[in-house]
Amino acid sequence: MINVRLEPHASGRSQAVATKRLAAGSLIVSCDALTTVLLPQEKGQRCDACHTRSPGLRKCSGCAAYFYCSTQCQNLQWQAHHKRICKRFNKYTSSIGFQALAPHEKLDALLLSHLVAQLDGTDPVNDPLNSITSLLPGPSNLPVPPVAYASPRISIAEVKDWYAKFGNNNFVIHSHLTTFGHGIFPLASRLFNHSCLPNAAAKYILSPSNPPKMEVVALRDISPEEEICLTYLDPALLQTRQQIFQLTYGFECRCTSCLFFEKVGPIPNPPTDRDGLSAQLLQFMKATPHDGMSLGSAPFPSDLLPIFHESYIAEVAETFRNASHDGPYTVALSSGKTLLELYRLIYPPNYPQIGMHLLELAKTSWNRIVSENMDASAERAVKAECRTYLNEAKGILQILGPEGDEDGPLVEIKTLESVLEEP
Ligand SMILES: C[S@@+](CC[C@H](N)C(=O)[O-])C[C@H]1O[C@@H](n2cnc3c(N)ncnc32)[C@H](O)[C@@H]1O
Repeated sequence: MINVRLEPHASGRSQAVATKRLAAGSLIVSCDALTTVLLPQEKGQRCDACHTRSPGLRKCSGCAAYFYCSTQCQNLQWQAHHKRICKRFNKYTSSIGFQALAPHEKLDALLLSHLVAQLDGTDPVNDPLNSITSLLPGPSNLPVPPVAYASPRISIAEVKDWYAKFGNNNFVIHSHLTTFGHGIFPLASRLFNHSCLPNAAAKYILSPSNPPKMEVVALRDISPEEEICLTYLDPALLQTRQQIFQLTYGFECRCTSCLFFEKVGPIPNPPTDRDGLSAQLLQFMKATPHDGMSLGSAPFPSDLLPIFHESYIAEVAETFRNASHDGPYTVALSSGKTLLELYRLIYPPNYPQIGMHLLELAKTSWNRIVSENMDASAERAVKAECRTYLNEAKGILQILGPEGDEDGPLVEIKTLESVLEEP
């Protein structure tokens, strides 16, 4: 690890600090998966070993429940854990104990089954910075779910200890920010604390015949000795996030965003005049542009505080989602602009969610051009707006770079750029 060093942390054991200046977009560290699991809806769509999407996956002939894109992937997973699970798998998943679990518990139970089968006969602490045993346990003491595999070499206490790490350390694995699986990446867990204003983000690298990898990338320039943080959940969960940190991770977030919300107190309910509130937000951001980092550095108008109500953010996002594909485009673009300013206020600069939303705004502008009858000057204006969104989206999304599946936002940006150039 040439880019980070562990230092003691006041309340969270340790923290990763940069050993040198890291420019925005640079790779901080690359982390191997200890084990992963696909979401149920991705089964049969993605290879169970490398997680690439492939149309011609072959079923495991033993259990018919695992799918592979190549013999190499099948061998990889067979050696890792499947040889110990295959024969018992269907009996296990149809057992009352497994069936009684909630969907997220089933996923944990499968991940734990992979882990137990994988670690049987190995030294779970072979690398002190990259092992399940080195991770901090979460605050909750949940009963261990049934697992597909047991071994006389692994004690119940060990399995309990590994499971206690799950809530605190598991990552969602995504492609272009859409989750398709869960995984344990011990090195990333060991290194990175949470901030609601993270200076780094995790992305996933998929390649046929290789287990997925996590890459942690700098979202902005990071100074030497600065702590490097990821975000453990969507920071837009403004009213609930502190509770989730306490219950799931056992800490209180003291980032500048959380301190700002602690200072302002309970967020007032949004008024019935949502359009008026939105207009006020756009006016405020035009006059005094803010981002998540600058929130709290100057007084914030109290009559604007309802914009931070989760119900208002959800409502604006839904209005945009419902209208962005098929219209009405004026509704889509006005709710989309409000959502953009909300994201700018909540997230740190270059946060991928902002880039993805800017791309959605550019696509919505394009949909408007092709489906509405407008005169040449109106079309020029909408095209200019579309280009502005697209350029900003590109600037942000290039920092994270490509992740997951081969298609994706950077490819979509290229396509939209070329159609915009057509006369
Ligand atoms: C995935 S681990 C992060 C690495 C951890 N600091 C370590 O030493 O292994 C998650 C745990 O780190 C601590 N932590 C993470 N972010 C924190 C924060 N912002 N403030 C205090 N503790 C934090 C909490 O104990 C949390 O349960």
